[in-house]
Amino acid sequence: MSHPSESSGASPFPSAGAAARHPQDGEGVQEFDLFVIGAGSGGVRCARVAAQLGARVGIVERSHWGGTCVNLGCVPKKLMFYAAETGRAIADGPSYGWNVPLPEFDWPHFQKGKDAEITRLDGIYVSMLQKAGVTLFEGEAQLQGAQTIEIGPSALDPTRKPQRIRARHIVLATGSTPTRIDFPGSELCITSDQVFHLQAQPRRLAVIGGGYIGVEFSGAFRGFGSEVAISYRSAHVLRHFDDELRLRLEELMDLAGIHRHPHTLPRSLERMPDGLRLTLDDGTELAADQVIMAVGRHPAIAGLGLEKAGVRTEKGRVLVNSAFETNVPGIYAIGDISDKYNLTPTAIAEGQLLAERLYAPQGRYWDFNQVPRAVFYASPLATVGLSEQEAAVDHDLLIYTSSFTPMRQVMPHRPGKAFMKLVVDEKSDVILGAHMIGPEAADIIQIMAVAVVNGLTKTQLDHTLALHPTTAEEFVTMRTPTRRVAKGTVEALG
Ligand SMILES: Cc1cc2nc3c(=O)[nH]c(=O)nc-3n(C[C@H](O)[C@H](O)[C@H](O)COP(=O)(O)OP(=O)(O)OC[C@H]3O[C@@H](n4cnc5c(N)ncnc54)[C@H](O)[C@@H]3O)c2cc1C
Ligand SMILES: NC(=O)c1ccc[n+]([C@@H]2O[C@H](COP(=O)([O-])OP(=O)(O)OC[C@H]3O[C@@H](n4cnc5c(N)ncnc54)[C@H](O)[C@@H]3O)[C@@H](O)[C@H]2O)c1
Repeated sequence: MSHPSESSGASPFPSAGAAARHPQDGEGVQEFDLFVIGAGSGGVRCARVAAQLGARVGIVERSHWGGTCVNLGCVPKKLMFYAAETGRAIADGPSYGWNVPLPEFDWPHFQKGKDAEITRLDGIYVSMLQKAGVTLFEGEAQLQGAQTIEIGPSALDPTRKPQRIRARHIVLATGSTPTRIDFPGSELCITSDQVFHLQAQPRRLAVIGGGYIGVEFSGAFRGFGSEVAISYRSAHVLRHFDDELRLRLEELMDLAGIHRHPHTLPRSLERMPDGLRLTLDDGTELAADQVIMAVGRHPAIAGLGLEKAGVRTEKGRVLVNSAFETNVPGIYAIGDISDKYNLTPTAIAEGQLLAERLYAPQGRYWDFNQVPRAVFYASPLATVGLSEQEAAVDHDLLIYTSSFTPMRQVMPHRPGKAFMKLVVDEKSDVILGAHMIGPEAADIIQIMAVAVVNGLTKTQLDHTLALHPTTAEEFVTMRTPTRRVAKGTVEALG
């Protein structure tokens, strides 16, 4: 994994550029061609590209340069995934001839290393923006009108004096924030934001929510040796993924000893002498040291002044058209704030497209209808294109599947099967979807996405020789359909 993708390798820490980042504190109005609010995945890309195309660009950030992905999302999460994976590799060691005892997981040590890596990445973002000629501000931005912003103090710069900015184009890229649901004691729950800063590893963890975050944290903490229980209101985890994959994932969670509580909602959370007690609405009581609430995220628009500029929202999201324009001319929105895909690559792509559209149209195109997605559970799950249940609405299908014990697990007798699946339109032979759960699933599906996004056929996959011995080769060696599925006959799990 490389991050950030446009890095040149230089990494001055944020503090090195502090003076340059709020050059005109408390002075008169400063003018820009384009001003970005929020230095996350989308905002940084938009600001950098616009500046490189010759625009006078400013950007403001209130808490973390690099935004959610780098500081409270993809990166620390993936580092946790690697930490847990390393533990599993050590546990497999004796079977491969490495006679090492399984050490205890040292959470504080891991946290220290992770934080150092994040500080390094934050520094890269700052220096990248500075090198592109973007003017950086630290503070909380609020719209005052269609072309005016005020920057006030924030966690990054608590003492800053208010500063006025005028810009021809304003880009809202403030991302999203964890949603909290209310029940007695719910204030005792933490969210993903706090997980990354816990002082101690929770030995007993309860998770509320069976989506991306709930599943990923369940896998990571179970890998660290914590007792993990997960409660979710639906029958199965991870709606929006192929049903067969979801069922396979649940089998793997059971094998890993994660306690699943489907069809449950939290009733109450109480502090007990020895930790917390989460009571579910089916009466189950879960003892925990921490309870993570992972019930979705919502656009970060509170205090942004949308009403002062007249920017229209719907269900808490900023409404945009396909050119990222809001209803107010000159104000745009990209990334999670418009609550469309809520992933880093899509926020980055939107930032790039917007900057190019404004300053040098390139005719660049990304297929936002076929966004590859992954859930970094211990055995990752990844997907591109249509699930079987989605594809079967309009197509007669041929389904190809392969289920096997990954070679690396055989000698250590580590249980759990990998599973791969192709959803193919019977009539045209076009691959409509590729799905996998198992080692390296995310990396493998990234490459399969090239086939699916470009409308390749199953026959074209068959023309590709295998690379042996790999897991990925299964995708080019599945010859006989597992089943035929007639249009309209698949009942989704829900
Ligand atoms: C735990 C977790 C794991 C994730 N894992 C993945 C993953 O593996 N892969 C993936 O693709 N996506 C993942 N995501 C989602 C991904 O992080 C987001 O989709 C992405 O960061 C959105 O980018 P953005 O630019 O819209 O906003 P953000 O990255 O959230 O950036 C917005 C920035 O705006 C700042 N801001 C907000 N309001 C103001 C204001 N008024 N003034 C100044 N600054 C402001 C914020 O401080 C923030 O830095 C994960 C998210 C979480 C929470
Ligand atoms: N690997 C990745 O790409 C990755 C990882 C983490 C997060 N993300 C992004 O962050 C977003 C947020 O993640 P998330 O896991 O919080 O959300 P999610 O939408 O994936 O899952 C939310 C879960 O909470 C449940 N829920 C929602 N409202 C509820 C309520 N009122 N009561 C009880 N349960 C409720 C849902 O049924 C679901 O199980 C994701 O949608 C994704 O876009 C991506």
